[in-house]
Amino acid sequence: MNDEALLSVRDLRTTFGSSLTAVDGVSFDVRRGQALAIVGESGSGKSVTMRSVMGILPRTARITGGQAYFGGRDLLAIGDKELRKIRGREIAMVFQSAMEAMNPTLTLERQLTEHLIWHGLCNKAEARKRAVRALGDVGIPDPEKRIRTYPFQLSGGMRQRAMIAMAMVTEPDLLIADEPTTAVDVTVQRQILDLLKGLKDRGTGVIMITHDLGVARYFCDDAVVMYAGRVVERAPMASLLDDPRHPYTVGLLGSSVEVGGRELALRPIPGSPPDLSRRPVGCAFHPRCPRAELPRCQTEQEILTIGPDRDAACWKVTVDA
Ligand SMILES: Nc1ncnc2c1ncn2[C@@H]1O[C@H](COP(=O)(O)OP(=O)(O)OP(=O)(O)O)[C@@H](O)[C@H]1O
Repeated sequence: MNDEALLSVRDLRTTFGSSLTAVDGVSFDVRRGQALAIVGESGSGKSVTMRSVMGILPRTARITGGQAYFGGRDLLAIGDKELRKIRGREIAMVFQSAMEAMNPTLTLERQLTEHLIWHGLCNKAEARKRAVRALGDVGIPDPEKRIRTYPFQLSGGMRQRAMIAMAMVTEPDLLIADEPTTAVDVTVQRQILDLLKGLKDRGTGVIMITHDLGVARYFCDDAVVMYAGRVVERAPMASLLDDPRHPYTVGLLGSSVEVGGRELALRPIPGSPPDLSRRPVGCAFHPRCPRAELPRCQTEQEILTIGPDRDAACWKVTVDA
């Protein structure tokens, strides 16, 4: 475990049924006041990784190994009751769609004050004050009035802000944001990222799950790239962008769009990610990889080679280094 880390995940494994390993030995650290991007195409295991840590997996999933240290506790070992005390208070989540996180039948007031009251952080009057302040902080006009509305009475962008206010109101140490800007237009995207930046500047650690390296480039300090349930590259964000090592990262960079909508050279990676119940023999990326020149690319599972500040899981990169 890294002593400086707010969250240290080690060798996490999560399976569905007997043959599908969705998360296969994933490790990373998140530091206070820093944002870690978890990037990868759809189905690479980003959400299952974070849902494992938060204890909000579907019933059919099982964590079969690993640790997730947060504030001296292993979140994977402490049990549901203890985890519920941490969730929403010390760790909060923001989702792609506010509809997923918010209850359509409750007013913003009920939803924003619920964690404060349930966790015993303050009384009802104080909770309301904090909720109004949080709505104002995320740029919702007339928060005193808006707090009495239901989520469906807000525009998509405002609902997304209200969800962020809901996550921020308990002043969590760690915020997990799962594709928080996918469903909004580019102007709102920028505003939401700036809101999250403010949170980071106040010392909150952020994990940003995204398939979009443009978003990660704008917001994150470090990055973990996932492919087929495994970490294939880990690096400071700037180094990853300037000098991507893993051929998959190179491919992702070639297919990303900058925040603000300006297109970079858009070259999608040919092929599609594997069905995880039938993982290719050898390196999981080799059927799509332009550099899979070594015999072992097709026969031996890749391993993450740890460098001073760069880790990559690619036989070719290891040989060339
Ligand atoms: N409810 C489920 N039942 C069975 N398998 C699942 C389930 N949810 C996820 N998986 C498996 O886990 C893999 C990883 O899913 P996950 O949602 O973590 O991907 P992701 O990288 O977050 O993708 P996206 O960007 O689309 O959310 C999927 O490819 C799928 O094989």
